[in-house]
Amino acid sequence: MTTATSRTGSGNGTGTDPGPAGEASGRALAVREFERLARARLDPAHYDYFAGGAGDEVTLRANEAAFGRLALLPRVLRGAAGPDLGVTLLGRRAATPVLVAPTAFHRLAHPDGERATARAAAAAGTIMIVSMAATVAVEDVAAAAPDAELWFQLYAQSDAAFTEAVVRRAEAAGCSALVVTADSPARGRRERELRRGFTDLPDGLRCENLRDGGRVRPIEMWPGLSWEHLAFLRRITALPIVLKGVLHPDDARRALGHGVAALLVSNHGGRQLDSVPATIDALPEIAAAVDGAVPVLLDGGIRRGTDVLKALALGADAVAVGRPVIWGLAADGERGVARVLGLLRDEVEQALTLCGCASVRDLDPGMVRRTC
Ligand SMILES: Cc1cc2nc3c(=O)[nH]c(=O)nc-3n(C[C@H](O)[C@H](O)[C@H](O)COP(=O)(O)O)c2cc1C
Ligand SMILES: O=C(O)C(=O)c1ccccc1
Repeated sequence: MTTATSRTGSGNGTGTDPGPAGEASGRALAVREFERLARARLDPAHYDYFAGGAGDEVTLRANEAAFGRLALLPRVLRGAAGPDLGVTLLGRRAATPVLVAPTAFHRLAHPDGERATARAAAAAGTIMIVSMAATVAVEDVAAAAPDAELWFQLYAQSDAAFTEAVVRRAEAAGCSALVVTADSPARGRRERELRRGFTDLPDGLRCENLRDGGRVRPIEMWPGLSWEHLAFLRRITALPIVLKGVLHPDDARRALGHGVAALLVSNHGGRQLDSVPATIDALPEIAAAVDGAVPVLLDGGIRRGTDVLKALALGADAVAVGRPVIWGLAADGERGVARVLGLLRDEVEQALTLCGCASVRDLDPGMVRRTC
């Protein structure tokens, strides 16, 4: 297995001395610059774990490339005052339409791990979806950021009693929604991980939400997961359920019949089945199928404020970012995540203003054109 992260900067991870990477992160003008800063600081095996996708990485590339094929058609002379970026999701107000997607192993990126991410999300007024594969226990994430709005991402396990115990922990920690990942009946085949021999966490790091008495269970990506288990989850918890990883409009319709509170259009950042469409290309059909019945969220390839506008215009109520948060965290801990979320917020505000929109509700599909 790989060793601890090699840090080329002098940042000490405690948040006092930014060091060279910290200074550079303060100067970074765009989310993509954080990927370079992160790469310079991370063990190459860990960088490849975070960055990589399944198979030939066709879908990984498509997620970003598809945004580049869409153009925004701004409206003029609408006299719109400074835009309101807020969104209401499942009864909760978020200050921006950019949420933190669930990603595993934040302590591989920075010693403060998910604690730092949660504090930055709280400071940005947005929602953090805590991964079931977090390296800080959900209770400790909540305690580190008491103001954070947390949702909990669940990989339902074949052991129903254990699954229920994990749900109870998320509830008790104050999470306000359960995000059930549906795109992972098996783990995607990620060749960068295989090439690097990245098979396990380094000593000292664990999936803290999988502790069960004295041991830590391995996480299962379980092919048996079915609509019946969704019904089971609805029976055992009053938390609203967000179904993550829906790409087919028939599944979106079926999910509505199962009482889901929201859908998250996702291809797992291109890490599961390669060759599935870019999420922004799958969105319009899903939005049409859902037809406003529940909020629709999207993740995958969001790197700019204009990407956020395109997704909102094509029917998403909010979006989430996965890797950008990891890059911010690896570059400069809590401050780096705050900077990434702040850059995206400012870009969304600027783009809304330039599109003549007073709020995210002013966006519609007529403001997006396919260019090729
Ligand atoms: C390193 C990494 C770990 C991830 N871990 C999880 C996870 O534990 N649970 C989950 O539902 N999705 C997980 N995802 C998928 C993300 O929630 C999200 O769908 C994806 O990262 C969005 O694409 P983006 O990275 O281009 O923003 C992970 C993604 C990455 C890159
Ligand atoms: O790496 C991932 O994409 C992921 O979802 C995951 C799931 C379980 C454990 C670790 C990572």
